[in-house]
Amino acid sequence: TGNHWGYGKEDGPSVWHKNYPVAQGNRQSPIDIIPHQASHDPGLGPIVLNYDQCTSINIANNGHSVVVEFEDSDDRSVIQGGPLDNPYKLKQFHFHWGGKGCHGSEHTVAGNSYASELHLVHWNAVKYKTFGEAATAPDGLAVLGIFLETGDDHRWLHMITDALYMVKFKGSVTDFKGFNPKCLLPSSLHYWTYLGSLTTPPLHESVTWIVLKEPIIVSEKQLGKFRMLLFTGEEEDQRIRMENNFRPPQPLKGRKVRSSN
Ligand SMILES: COc1ccc(C[C@@]2(O)NC(=S)NC2=O)c(OC)c1
Ligand SMILES: [Zn+2]
Repeated sequence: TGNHWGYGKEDGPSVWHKNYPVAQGNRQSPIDIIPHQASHDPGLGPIVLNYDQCTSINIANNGHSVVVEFEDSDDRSVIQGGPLDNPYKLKQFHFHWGGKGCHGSEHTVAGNSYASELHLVHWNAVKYKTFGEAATAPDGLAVLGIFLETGDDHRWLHMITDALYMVKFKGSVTDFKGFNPKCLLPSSLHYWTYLGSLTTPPLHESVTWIVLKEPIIVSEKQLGKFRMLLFTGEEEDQRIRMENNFRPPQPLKGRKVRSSN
């Protein structure tokens, strides 16, 4: 019905263009990042994250992913530097992941997928009045992408996976206060950056992507808890496991990927 979309055979990424023609645009995401083709730009400074005062509000299942929302009414948690001309405010973070033991990241590196990818979404509150307005502007959003690789347990991810049972069904939301996402960062902030888009409809071409080179390590057990989430609501007959909620890489269309040192 209408603009319904998903990740299945009938409503997945290969048919999104029917309702969202920008899906075939010139700055779509994700992409396959080819490290040795990325241009090293000495003018590209480090990214600076100030997450110390950040205030998470809730965690929700929106039927496509699990999302942690932040209070963005003040300048408490911002990303700046690197390719960004302004500070961008943290709005939410969410994940994309695969099925059991297989790929699940959106960006790939030289054709290789990771098990999952975390997106920390920030918006340019200097130039735009609301997140919604920023989400449609070419310099409106900055998304920090972090790869998740399977290995040992992540010492802090349990704070999120322990809450997932509360948001099993599409449309469920629960309080989630005091979580600081800096505990999900890898040790190095070296990154690739390029101009792209949202990776789900409406696929707005409004994202300056900053993809960290170093993945974080999480266990298969922790990732498995994401797969107990459902795409479907409590009132629906069908119970469809939330997994493989990732868009495959899109054509580069001549874009340059730059690399921090
Ligand atoms: C209208 O504004 C939107 C809509 C969807 C998303 C989510 C997403 O499509 N974008 C990325 S990035 N990953 C995704 O799944 C969004 O996030 C910035 C902003
Ligand atoms: Zn995303």
